[in-house]
Amino acid sequence: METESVRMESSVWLGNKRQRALLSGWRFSWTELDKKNRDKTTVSVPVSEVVAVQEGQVEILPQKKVKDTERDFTLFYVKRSKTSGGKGPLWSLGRSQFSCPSRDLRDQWVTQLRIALKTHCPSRPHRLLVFINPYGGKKKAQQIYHSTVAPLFELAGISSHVVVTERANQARDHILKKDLIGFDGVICVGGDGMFSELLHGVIGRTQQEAGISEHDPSAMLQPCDLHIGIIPAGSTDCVCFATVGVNDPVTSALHIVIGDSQPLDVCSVHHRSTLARYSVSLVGYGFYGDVLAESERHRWMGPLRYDYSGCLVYLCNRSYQGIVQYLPVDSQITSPRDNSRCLSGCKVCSESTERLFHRSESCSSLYSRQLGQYSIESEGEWVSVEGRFRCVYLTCMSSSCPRSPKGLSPSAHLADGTGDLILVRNTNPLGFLTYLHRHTTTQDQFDLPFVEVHRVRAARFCFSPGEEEDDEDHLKESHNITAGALGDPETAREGDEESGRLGSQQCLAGKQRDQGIKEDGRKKRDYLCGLCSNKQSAASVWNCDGEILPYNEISCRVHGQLVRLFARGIEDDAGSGKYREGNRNCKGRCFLHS
Ligand SMILES: CCCCCCCCCCCCC/C=C/[C@@H](O)[C@H](COP(=O)(O)O)NC(=O)CCCCCCCCCCCCCCC
Ligand SMILES: Nc1ncnc2c1ncn2[C@@H]1O[C@H](COP(=O)(O)OP(=O)(O)O)[C@@H](O)[C@H]1O
Ligand SMILES: [Ca+2]
Repeated sequence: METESVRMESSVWLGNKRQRALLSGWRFSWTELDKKNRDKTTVSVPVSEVVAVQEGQVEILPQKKVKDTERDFTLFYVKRSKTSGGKGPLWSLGRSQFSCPSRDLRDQWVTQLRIALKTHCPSRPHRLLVFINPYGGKKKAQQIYHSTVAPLFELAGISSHVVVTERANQARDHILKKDLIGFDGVICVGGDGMFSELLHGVIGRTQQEAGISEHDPSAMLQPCDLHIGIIPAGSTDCVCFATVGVNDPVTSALHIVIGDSQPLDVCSVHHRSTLARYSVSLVGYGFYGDVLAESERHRWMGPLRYDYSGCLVYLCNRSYQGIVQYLPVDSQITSPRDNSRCLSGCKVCSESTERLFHRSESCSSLYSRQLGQYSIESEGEWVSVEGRFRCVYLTCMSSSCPRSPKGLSPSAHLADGTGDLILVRNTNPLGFLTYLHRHTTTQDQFDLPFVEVHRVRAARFCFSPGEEEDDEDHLKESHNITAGALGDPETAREGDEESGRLGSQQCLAGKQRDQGIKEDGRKKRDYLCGLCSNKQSAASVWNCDGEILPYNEISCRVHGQLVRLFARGIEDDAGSGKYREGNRNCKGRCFLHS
């Protein structure tokens, strides 16, 4: 977006090298000059990626140090370094100290750069509400925030109100109930569970204010204005990884500082006519539900609990009988098997913005018409599949994470208003292992005879209730679930200490927790006996972004671009050196392309 903007040029020094510095339009660049005044190398930084400009020689890490030399100024900006394996680049804080010929010129540079920042980056956050889960992942969230994130926020002039959580669902309740005036975003330092709390808080609050009932499965939900930021400090960090490309606290903090904005599809999950939960990454039954239920018993293992439980559950070799119905999107137009990748500035997603929010003006393309939103009432379009499945799951995005760098559905889009439905039919153990293993390699995990994948707008699931586990109370007991974790929004919202995934377990310190683990021993044996028995009729549970939902029947619907994150999607290698304007600059819902 080119505006009439400041232009300034002068000669400056960077160490003992003479440079020509140029601020023009939305870029600041400096070019090293040789003795004959010929250009050598140029470094160019878009103003949108400048973090701060300060007088003097300034360092912020490991501690802030300012040497107020009167002809110097320090520029802080986003610097990228490459990663391998299709991940996004790592961002770090670049720092260059410039020396000007005079104090006057230094002051002019600082003033002009700050004006350029104000002009080009009007949507950067100024005040943030930060929730830290001290128990997530490897329990390093507080340390990560204070040592690496807070100094960056301070440098960028962002003031933050920090809440270290003392119980599960505190962050969600805070967002639902407290005064949020003046905050430009909410941030979680933790894992996918903490993100989910913020997601529920932000969506719930927005619907409350708009007078929309979240329980109505056909309600057109109000998109949320308050941005969500994630500083990864959890076990899976899937939402961060899939929207930023890496799980690195500094990279994420810089995306927040520069006010990046990435819209995200959200799936609402209803049980009968009650909202059970929202999900962005995984609504899965069978294998992933069992892994989650099992892993809750091994929380003390930290992130490794998933691998351990994955092996146990794999060995149990279970499958489940059920009916899956879905509302497909025309596979000629967009397909989970088209080998595309949703990258920063994704065209499919930006076209979807038009379709989702400006329908009346431009729903002319075939793509737009086919994806035309919210016509789920057309019963005739539903496709029904019945069978015995190892697992079934729906994901609104690729769900890539460090465990699976290409994710559950590598070609899924972050913000196209659709989700990918994966059906893995019962197969022999080796076949299922091949399928799982392909999540970690470049081989196509959908190219197996027992796997189906469909791009959908909505899905309904009905699994046979277990012989012994057909009532919810028994399920709750056998999976050791607390009321709030069941996703009953009423119970969950009111449930304080008792509610949530870690519930009382995580809040117990040392001894108490060990005691709890021993008491769990008996239940665990019972659970595994049940899990591994040949009784193929017992039920699994739903894994909804890491939260257990013990229902046999659910219905899911994708809400295109319902929330916005401080992120920009995954930058590809070519894009790493290429800069684009932070798309928050564009008011309303739109993308800018590089
Ligand atoms: C043989 C290797 C198989 C590797 C299979 C990797 C599949 C990874 C898919 C990851 C999907 C992630 C979706 C996100 C879910 C999160 O919301 C959610 C909550 O995260 P949080 O605790 O950070 O808050 N995380 C989860 O539910 C964790 C799911 C992870 C499943 C890992 C399964 C590992 C399976 C290992 C099987 C090994 C079989 C070996 C047999 C000899
Ligand atoms: N202070 C707390 N005590 C107990 N549980 C908490 C607390 N704060 C947050 N939680 C809950 O802990 C769960 C897991 O947190 P998360 O940060 O996602 O870590 P992980 O990735 O290791 O699962 C979340 O569902 C959240 O609701
Ligand atoms: Ca999507």
